Amino acid sequence: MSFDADEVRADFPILQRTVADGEPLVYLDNAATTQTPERVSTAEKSFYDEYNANVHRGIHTLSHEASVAYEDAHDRLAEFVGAEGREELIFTKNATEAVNLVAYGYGVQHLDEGDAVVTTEMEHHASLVTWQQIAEQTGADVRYVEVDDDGRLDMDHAREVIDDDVELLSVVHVSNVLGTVNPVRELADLAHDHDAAVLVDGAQSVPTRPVDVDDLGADFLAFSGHKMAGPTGIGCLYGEQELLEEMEPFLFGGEMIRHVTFDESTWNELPWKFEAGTPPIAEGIALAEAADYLDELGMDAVREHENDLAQYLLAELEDRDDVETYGPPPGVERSGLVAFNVDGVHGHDLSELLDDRGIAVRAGDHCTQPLHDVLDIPGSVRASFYAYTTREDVDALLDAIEDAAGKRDAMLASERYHDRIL
Ligand SMILES: Cc1ncc(COP(=O)(O)O)c(CN[C@@H]2CONC2=O)c1O
Repeated sequence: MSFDADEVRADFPILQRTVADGEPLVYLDNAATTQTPERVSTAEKSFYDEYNANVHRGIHTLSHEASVAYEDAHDRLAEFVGAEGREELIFTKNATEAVNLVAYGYGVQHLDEGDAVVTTEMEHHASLVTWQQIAEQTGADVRYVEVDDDGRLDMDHAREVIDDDVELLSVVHVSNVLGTVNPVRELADLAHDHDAAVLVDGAQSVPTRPVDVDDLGADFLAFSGHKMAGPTGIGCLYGEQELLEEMEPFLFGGEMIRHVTFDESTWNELPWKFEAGTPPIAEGIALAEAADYLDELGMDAVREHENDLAQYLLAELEDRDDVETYGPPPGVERSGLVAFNVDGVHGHDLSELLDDRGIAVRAGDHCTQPLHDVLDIPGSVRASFYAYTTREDVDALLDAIEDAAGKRDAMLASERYHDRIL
């Protein structure tokens, strides 16, 4: 199965936009947020136009229709990641909240002085900062699997730090800076050999490749709707049902209760136990539509398209002696992103120059400051792709980089840039 990116573009009205005084938009910031196809925004609008109502409590037609659609959306996203069903699929605000739900619903109960969480040097702050805080609260240690010079995890070091003290492994499946696809199953087997639970950060993998929680060996999987052609304001936590049954909620209120007295309360069944208050109804329905859309493209085809574009850009940038790229070397599969720096051009200045030409990339630390310390750089520029990105988009980026490099001397001379050079 494959698709033509030019045909896919027709599904995304925003890609017809011009920016920066009439420049055609070249959107290369997909690792931050992907665009949404018209059928996803239509699904959300249809909810509001046709059956907007609160779920689970109203005894009337609109509430019934909204409840059925919202509950079915849980089944659809469960199916998308190979979970058993809605009991294992909780809607959250985003991947960050999903990680925090595991931290406060599972981590706090299982971590104590002398225990350890193992994570990695390439984690996003959503995981890294969270486990740092949980460790402070519980007295547990956090151990970081090292990243080697090729932007890949040092598996010898992983085997060293994953031992019987470890209660939980929290690992990013795909790095949002390096593009590295981590050997999650191998790491999960190591963790399970020591009776540790496994949380996989799937924010960059669920949108870009086939993900099956059983194949990964994941006990928990966190991902976000806005990174998989879905709306903002919704994410998902997959959890193995037995673990979710044992866990305590960390948000309390309506929807998540069964019975409440002045003295005590009991909890609703899964997944509603973890969905306190009025949930993201429209977003959940729209996210199910996004899952349908991506499955029609084919996640293997998305994965192949992403890697092809990344390898093309990587090869072109590797030919330049004034550009440093990060992550696995050419030929090693990566997700559809390349982080890089152009000698003598500060990342923010390069982003501005690219934006002047209609090209949207991201510059900075990408919420991975410790990883940038490991790389010994203050920041990087990241170009990231999706199913609608074309070779022509990458060529536009390459031309703009050539242009920026040509302006380097002028920029170095000008006051505006002088104090911002990398
Ligand atoms: C690997 C990874 N984990 C977790 C998150 C958090 O996702 P939410 O923000 O949806 O909770 C992100 C977001 N990626 C950031 C967001 O912007 N640019 C990035 O690379 C991510 O890339």
